[in-house]
Amino acid sequence: MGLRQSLVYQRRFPLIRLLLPQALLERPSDMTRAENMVTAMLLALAVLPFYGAVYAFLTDHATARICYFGAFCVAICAALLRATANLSVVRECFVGGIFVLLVGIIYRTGGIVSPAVLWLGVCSIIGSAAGGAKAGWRWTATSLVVVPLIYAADLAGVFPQPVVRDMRALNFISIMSFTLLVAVFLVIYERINSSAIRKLDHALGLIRTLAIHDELTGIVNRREVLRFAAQEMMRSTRSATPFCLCLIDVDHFKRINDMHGHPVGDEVLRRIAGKIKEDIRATDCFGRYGGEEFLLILTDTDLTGGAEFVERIRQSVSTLHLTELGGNTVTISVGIAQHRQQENLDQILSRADKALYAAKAGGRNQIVLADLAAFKDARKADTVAQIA
Ligand SMILES: Nc1nc2c(ncn2[C@@H]2O[C@H](COP(=O)(O)OP(=O)(O)OP(=O)(O)O)[C@@H](O)[C@H]2O)c(=O)[nH]1
Repeated sequence: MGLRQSLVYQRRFPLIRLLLPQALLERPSDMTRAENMVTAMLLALAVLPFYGAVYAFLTDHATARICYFGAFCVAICAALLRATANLSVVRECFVGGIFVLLVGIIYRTGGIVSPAVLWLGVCSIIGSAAGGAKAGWRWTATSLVVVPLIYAADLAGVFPQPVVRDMRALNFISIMSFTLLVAVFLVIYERINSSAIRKLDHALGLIRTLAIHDELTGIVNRREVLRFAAQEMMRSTRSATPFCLCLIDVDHFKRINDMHGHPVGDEVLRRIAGKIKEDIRATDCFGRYGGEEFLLILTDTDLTGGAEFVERIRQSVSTLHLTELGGNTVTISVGIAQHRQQENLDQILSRADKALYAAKAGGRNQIVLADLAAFKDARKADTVAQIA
């Protein structure tokens, strides 16, 4: 799965998806907040007509009409979000609208004793779920200012006598529905957020993979192979075990590009990288150093072992059957250096580079050791030359 694809909305709630504007699906943080807000809107669209019916049943028709009108306003907010994708403005309209509606209901249902006072808490919940801690605290502070004002107004006798027929029934329904609604919202909220965290984890994994791999060949890139080399240098110094650094260059690669075109050149690089990758040990590191040059780090290997191993690689690359080149073969030249104590990365790279240069100068399709004295196998002398 591609990185972009992994961030794309794949939710199971089709109604939420229907209301989410495309522009808010681009960033996971926006998407999660928008999903939370749409969830709150859908719950409000279910609860407000229900309350309208309850108030109508309890003979308070004016409050019932306020609830129906509130549901209509929520629908408008949902349409506005879909049309404008402006999350913060629509959120403030939506939460503000709910707040005003609740104050209206509180006015009509007895002031501070009204069950609607408790419902002011949902504004803080929606505010923080759809706008973060700041929005949540803003609506909490608003409630903390408004509730004492309602209390004071109640003491001053500002509120009219409620017309609800049965306050006890209203309280019962209100507490039950409040508990249920908050529970449903929190369950959906949890699912939305854990799904967003999973998506972010996945995206982070992909980003890490992309950051250390070469796109063309799929092997690790220059940065990663150099990081591995630096780490191996420290390990080797500490444990006094040898390691070899090999610079590998495809011979006459420019000719391949010129004769067969760049896409064929790319494919040849992929095939060579694939072949070498197949042959090395899991503890070694093989990466693209740049262009048609590769860097191979052979851990726990001295120059003798490294030369034998790389010679096998040279031979196996030269026997690669490349249909793209009309059956012609490609060869590689390799410069190998064994790490010396106290040597830094630039120094060992420079010695391997000189060895590679000597391999090219010596006619290509061969390996050259940066320090032949350590190479004891005279049988490889035909493919190995010494440089300083
Ligand atoms: N197709 C393809 N070509 C590349 C890529 N990176 C570098 N090259 C080509 O590799 C060629 C390297 O050419 P040179 O540096 O002259 O080396 P060479 O032709 O291999 O000659 P020697 O190394 O001396 O054997 C250039 O033509 C680059 O354009 C790549 O990712 N894809």
